[in-house]
Amino acid sequence: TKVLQHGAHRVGKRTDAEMATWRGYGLGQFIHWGVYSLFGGELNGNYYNGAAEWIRSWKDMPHGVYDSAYKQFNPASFNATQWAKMAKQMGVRYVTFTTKHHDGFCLWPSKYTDYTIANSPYKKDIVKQVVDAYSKEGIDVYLYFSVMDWHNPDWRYDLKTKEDSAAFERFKLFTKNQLTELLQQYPQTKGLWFDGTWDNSWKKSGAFTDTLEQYLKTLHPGLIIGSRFRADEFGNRHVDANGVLMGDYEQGWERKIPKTYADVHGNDWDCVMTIPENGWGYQKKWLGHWKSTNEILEMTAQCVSLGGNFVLNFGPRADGTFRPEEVTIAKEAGDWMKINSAAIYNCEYTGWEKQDWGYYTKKTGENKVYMIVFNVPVSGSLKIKPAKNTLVDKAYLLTAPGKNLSLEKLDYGASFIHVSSTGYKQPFVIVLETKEGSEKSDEQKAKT
Ligand SMILES: C[C@@H]1N[C@@H](C(=O)NCc2ccccc2)[C@H](O)[C@@H]1O
Repeated sequence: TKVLQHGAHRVGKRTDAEMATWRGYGLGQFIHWGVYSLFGGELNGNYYNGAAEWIRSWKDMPHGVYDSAYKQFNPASFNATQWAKMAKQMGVRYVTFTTKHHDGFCLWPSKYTDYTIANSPYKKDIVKQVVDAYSKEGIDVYLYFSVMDWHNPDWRYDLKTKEDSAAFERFKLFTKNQLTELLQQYPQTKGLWFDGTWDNSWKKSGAFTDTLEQYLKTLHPGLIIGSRFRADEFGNRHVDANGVLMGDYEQGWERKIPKTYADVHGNDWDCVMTIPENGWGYQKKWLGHWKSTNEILEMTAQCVSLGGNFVLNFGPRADGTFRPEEVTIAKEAGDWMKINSAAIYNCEYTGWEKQDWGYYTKKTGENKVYMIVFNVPVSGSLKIKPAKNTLVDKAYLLTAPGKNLSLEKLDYGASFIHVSSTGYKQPFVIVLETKEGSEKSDEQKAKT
């Protein structure tokens, strides 16, 4: 291993209480809202075929047209309490909200630029309304912040000349100032979700990112910051030159989910996901497939079963209303969570061998394993193979704890749980009560 000045300062997961709370969330909500929401991916009847919040970068979008659009941003009927209640009903435990996306428009009245909500017709502080309303509903708030800022003339993609470096020095101070005011204005914030940190200018600023992260954590003890923020002194991101994760959790799972536990390398992690195939800001036309509630529940179960959090994105319209599809998903997912959240909240990876019917989760320190069943085979026989030294005492539906399901012992410590093979409209949870011990072989039994 190399001696690094600005690599990871911790190996392995954080062990403090704030991070334990984060680890137990299971399900979160992402919200992308800003000037891009006015366009919804469309201009003059033509549709941008990229992610709608990137529309400023579309060759058919004159920068002047985009950069003056904030003068139309006036969500008069925006109601943060309604947003927070929808999220509460959905069963999310935390929200990640865009304070400033790549376009540089600030949804809080920043002192360090005029390109903010204060200078829009709406005037009021949106970040404050969101932080207060969600906190009031008991949902923890994390602030999304894009380092890359297309509006700030000092932003640079790379540092090639002396004047690039002079400009970027100003830009780094601007970034530090904005992050300071966000943490001071909205102290309820539990963490920062950084984005737009992939360019060379930031990769060449490893020492600065290290110093800034330590400064932010001094300003706000316990603050949670993912792996997208830092670079080490060699320009490595997410993991340093020694392959150790920088930041408190892995933030690379954007619109993708790890296949196996090996893929997460023993780190904490979140997966952030869109309902359409791609696109985070409001899109008038959802191109391609958009996910059903059952698909979203399966992604949630998959993430929790591998020790991560699943964060589903909503892209409200410029007026602050949500698409009917998003409202429906929040309602249906919430109805399922109301019944089954025991298998999601404060759950972790079990180490049991994955089976085709679905996903295992378990609560830390509890002698219970949850089976979240998505695919019942035509035989109706669900195979389980407990981890070594673990025996299953009994099995029952989470919704019918008094009625034990039949467990048929197979060889090699496996068993079948026989359920009906038809009639399922949504995933369901089976509880396995476990105890220490190992399967006695038949000859061992014969001896006793
Ligand atoms: C959370 C999303 N991240 C922004 C984005 O530009 N993603 C492109 C990207 C995808 C994967 C790695 C780095 C960058 C999108 O606009 C969303 O804000």
